[in-house]
Amino acid sequence: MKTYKIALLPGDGIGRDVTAAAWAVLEKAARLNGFSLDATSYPWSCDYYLENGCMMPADGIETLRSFDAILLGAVGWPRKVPDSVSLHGLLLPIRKAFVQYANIRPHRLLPGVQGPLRSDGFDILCIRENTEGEYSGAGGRVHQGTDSEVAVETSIFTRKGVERILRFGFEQARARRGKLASVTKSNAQKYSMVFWDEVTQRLSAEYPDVEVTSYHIDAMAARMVMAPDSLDVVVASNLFGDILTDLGAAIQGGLGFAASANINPDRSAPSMFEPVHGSAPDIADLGIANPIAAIWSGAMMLEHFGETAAAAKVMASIEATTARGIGAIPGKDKTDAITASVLSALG
Ligand SMILES: NC(=O)c1ccc[n+]([C@@H]2O[C@H](COP(=O)([O-])OP(=O)(O)OC[C@H]3O[C@@H](n4cnc5c(N)ncnc54)[C@H](O)[C@@H]3O)[C@@H](O)[C@H]2O)c1
Ligand SMILES: O=C(O)[C@H](O)[C@@H](O)C(=O)O
Ligand SMILES: [K+]
Ligand SMILES: [Mn+2]
Repeated sequence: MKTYKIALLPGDGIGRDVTAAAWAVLEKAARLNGFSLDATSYPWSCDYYLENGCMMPADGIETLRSFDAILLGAVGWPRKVPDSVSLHGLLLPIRKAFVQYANIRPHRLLPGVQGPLRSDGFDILCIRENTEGEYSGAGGRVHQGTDSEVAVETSIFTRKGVERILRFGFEQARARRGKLASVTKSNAQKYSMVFWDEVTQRLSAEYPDVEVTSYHIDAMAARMVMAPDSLDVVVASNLFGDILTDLGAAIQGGLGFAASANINPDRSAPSMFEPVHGSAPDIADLGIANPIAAIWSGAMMLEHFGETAAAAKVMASIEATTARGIGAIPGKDKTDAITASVLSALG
């Protein structure tokens, strides 16, 4: 029987609940579809940091490299560990080391879910650059704590990095409804974003079947609210994509519905699957986190493995659940009740 080796990183807060929920669903889907999933769980988190002084061991990346995929919950516990430490100590090194340059985040309304907008006919695929840009970590501070303090943080856009994410966006658009929206702020940022726009223009010649439009990030934010049905694939830099995908989550009914896949398209290292949301300290331990985003992310993992029947069955079970009103209204149902419904819909 085909077995996939998965590294589980539940992380902090509700990351633990939603990863457990996703794992229960994925294991059952695998069993019903004739393959198996073999999990190894790692406790890397803010608790781990408080005990060990690091978010993961020095050989953490090498440990993860041997897996077929990583399933992550969420990382961060700002009351005890600065968010900049937890993010740069675990999540960002994984995305960068494993060249997971395409962060895929789908935004559409599940059946029975009432979003905040009048329009419910949208189906947007956000593609977020995931290894460089505003998240490059290049910068520093001098004269700290004095009146002369200076803080510099430099975005880094490489030709290789910009080309490959745009090509990925064009390919996704080609496989969907043929429309690509490229998001920049090239009126204000006259080097990196003008460069991004130029690469977009140049590549568009290779994809004559794709209709590409460049938008400024501020206009795109408004468009996602006012005319989300006008969008198909949206491609953006690391920070812009981060912000737009919480907006995407909002229009699809909340962060509990927004799934994501950190993909290494060349498959030279494992890809990582996680919900868009964080550890949600405000609701941690209440048992009310919506596990649907994490379960959907797990379906994206099965899809990545080529287990399309199992992936489709997991999505159908999520949809059957929300269509019955379970998990459809944020905060109404417990995590366990939503998970139980998805499990029973699997058959
Ligand atoms: N990829 C990640 O692991 C990731 C993503 C975002 C934030 N974070 C970290 O998580 C911590 C909290 O960040 P934040 O509060 O800005 O964002 P958050 O996504 O954790 O929470 C934002 C809001 O959405 C709600 N929410 C989130 N997920 C939900 C779910 N599944 N069901 C129901 N409600 C849900 C929360 O209760 C909160 O009100 C920080 O440490 C941050 O750095 C990590
Ligand atoms: O990438 C980030 O900024 C955080 O991990 C989180 O906000 C996310 O969207 O993944
Ligand atoms: K997450
Ligand atoms: Mn985010």
